[in-house]
Amino acid sequence: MSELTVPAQAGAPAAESGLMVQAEQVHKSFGHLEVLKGIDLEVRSGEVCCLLGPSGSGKSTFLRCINHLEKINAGSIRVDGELIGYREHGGKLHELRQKEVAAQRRSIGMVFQRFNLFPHMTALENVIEAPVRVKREAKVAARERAESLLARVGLGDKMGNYPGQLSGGQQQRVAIARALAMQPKLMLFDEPTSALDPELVGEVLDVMKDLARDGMTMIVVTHEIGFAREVGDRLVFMDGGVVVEQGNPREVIANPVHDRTKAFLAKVL
Ligand SMILES: Nc1ncnc2c1ncn2[C@@H]1O[C@H](COP(=O)(O)OP(=O)(O)OP(=O)(O)O)[C@@H](O)[C@H]1O
Repeated sequence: MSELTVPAQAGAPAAESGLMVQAEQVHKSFGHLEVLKGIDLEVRSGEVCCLLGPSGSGKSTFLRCINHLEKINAGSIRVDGELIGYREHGGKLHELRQKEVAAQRRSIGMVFQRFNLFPHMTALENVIEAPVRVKREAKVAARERAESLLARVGLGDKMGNYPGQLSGGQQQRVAIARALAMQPKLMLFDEPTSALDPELVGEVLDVMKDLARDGMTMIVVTHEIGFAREVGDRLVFMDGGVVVEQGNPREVIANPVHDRTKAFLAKVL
């Protein structure tokens, strides 16, 4: 358990209210560059939240803060009720211990634009690696789950292939299976199809749709408006480090309220 003193303004424990992610006034700077300027965002369990916005608006940085890859400078983020670092503006930093960070990271799966697979391991070995190394799972059990996950993402016949012997779409599907092997309660996707040839995008989106149907909570940074419209429960439009507009994807896409959202959608639709 964390020994953090949780300030009252950090909000009620998310788990009690069915929230998987609860971000309040999140600020993040790199040197003098303030990238996140007070992000408020809530994602309920089982929801698919699509983050949309122009390049440089802070979408990836926000995802990386949720997964402890970046430390926030102010505000708070809770995942399933657990606090991920907290700092009042200019105040004392309440930091989690290394062990707590590691435990939280294990429950969050992340898929990157560039698949980040180990090139010297087969697809199967890539999926088995983390459960065995990080969770100290027995190899037999980890292998069994890896085989079933690779079958689930349509790669039952490619388990022995190395990443270099797979297409981009196949590599990304291995990366998704690898993240799922840790049995996460939250999946973060950072532009998972941006590095793919157009004809391979659909096969990765299909796997993500399947996960969504299964009730996985997902935050997806994407430029795939069709995916957001079809699969998303919530669309969050970010620009300049703030949430400009959010709501039901169908409604936001059909009737954006803010000029910045309108201008962005006019370019990508
Ligand atoms: N580690 C870092 N050090 C310094 N600046 C950074 C770092 N990471 C991101 N930035 C800057 O933060 C800003 C937001 O970047 P971020 O990648 O979060 O935006 P984004 O909305 O995801 O953009 P894109 O759609 O192009 O990926 C950019 O100006 C970027 O250059």
